[in-house]
Amino acid sequence: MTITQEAPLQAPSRTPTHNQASLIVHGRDRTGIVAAVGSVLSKHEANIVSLDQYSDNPHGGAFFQRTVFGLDNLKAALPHIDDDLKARLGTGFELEFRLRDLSIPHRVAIFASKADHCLLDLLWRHRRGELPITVAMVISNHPDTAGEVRAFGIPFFHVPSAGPDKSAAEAQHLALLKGNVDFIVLARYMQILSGGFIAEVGVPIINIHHSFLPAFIGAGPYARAKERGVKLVGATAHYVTEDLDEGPIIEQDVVRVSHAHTVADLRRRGADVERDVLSRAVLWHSEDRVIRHENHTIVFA
Ligand SMILES: Nc1nc2c(c(=O)[nH]1)N[C@@H](CN(C=O)c1ccc(C(=O)N[C@@H](CCC(=O)O)C(=O)O)cc1)CN2
Repeated sequence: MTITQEAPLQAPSRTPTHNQASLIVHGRDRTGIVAAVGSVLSKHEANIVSLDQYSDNPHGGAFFQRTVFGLDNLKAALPHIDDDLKARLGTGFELEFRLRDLSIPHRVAIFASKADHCLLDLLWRHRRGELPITVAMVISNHPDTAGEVRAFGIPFFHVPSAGPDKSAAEAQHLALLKGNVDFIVLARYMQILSGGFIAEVGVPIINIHHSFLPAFIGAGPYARAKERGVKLVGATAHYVTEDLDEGPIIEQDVVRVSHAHTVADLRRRGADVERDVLSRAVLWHSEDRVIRHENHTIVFA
């Protein structure tokens, strides 16, 4: 009997984004913004691939816009487009903007503790080409996942972080992270980050909280959900702020549960939701689809 080695399934390739850039514009709404952005892109003969926008008050509130455009000589043109946007939007408008070459993946550090389901799900999706990121490293306060992470060819750093004083651990984190990553993902990392660390690291931090916030903030949400007799459990991906689990929500989802489910059942059913919610949040952030505004987000998914 001959055993043939099936060719590995080709990872689903994401829509090619070579020679494409995203432009995020947000600020005070007024007439003329769309025309101003369009005139700059038109000057550079950029082809608008997609455009999403939202105003939170048609009579002059906040304005949010995401444009994806293509250009053959994108890398050479981007600095000139940036200069022209600064000139065009810099007078008469109260706006911020950011340009990003979509062919350049974000560099990401993933933090984890003992639970491995969200961490491994991200690494597996990354290996399949589903997430346009480069996983620069994994940092964990436990050694448990070292072997699995290294099997993906990704550096793993065990940085213990027990007790109330996290300063030594955070100093090690900063030494690894500063200038080396574009954003951080807490994949069920069970340590509270200090405000000083969040400010010092200076990049967005995405956390997956294992409840449908604002319910069950903090530790042990599944046990508290069982105690409360909930009929849904869920997960919330949010940006991390100093206030525990209070940061701007990026994505959420839920799954039905019943009185017959144990806490272990809730954890198992919730874990699937955590994985899906976190991966969508990481994808949307890595494609520059999320705009933070006050304690909310606008997501052009
Ligand atoms: N500054 C912030 N840090 C963290 C946030 C956040 O929103 N702001 N999210 C948490 C994740 N998390 C729930 O999703 C969470 C993690 C840890 C705890 C907690 O009570 N941790 C204890 C130690 C627990 C342990 O060692 O097992 C502690 O740090 O003292 C609550 C909620 C990640 N960090």
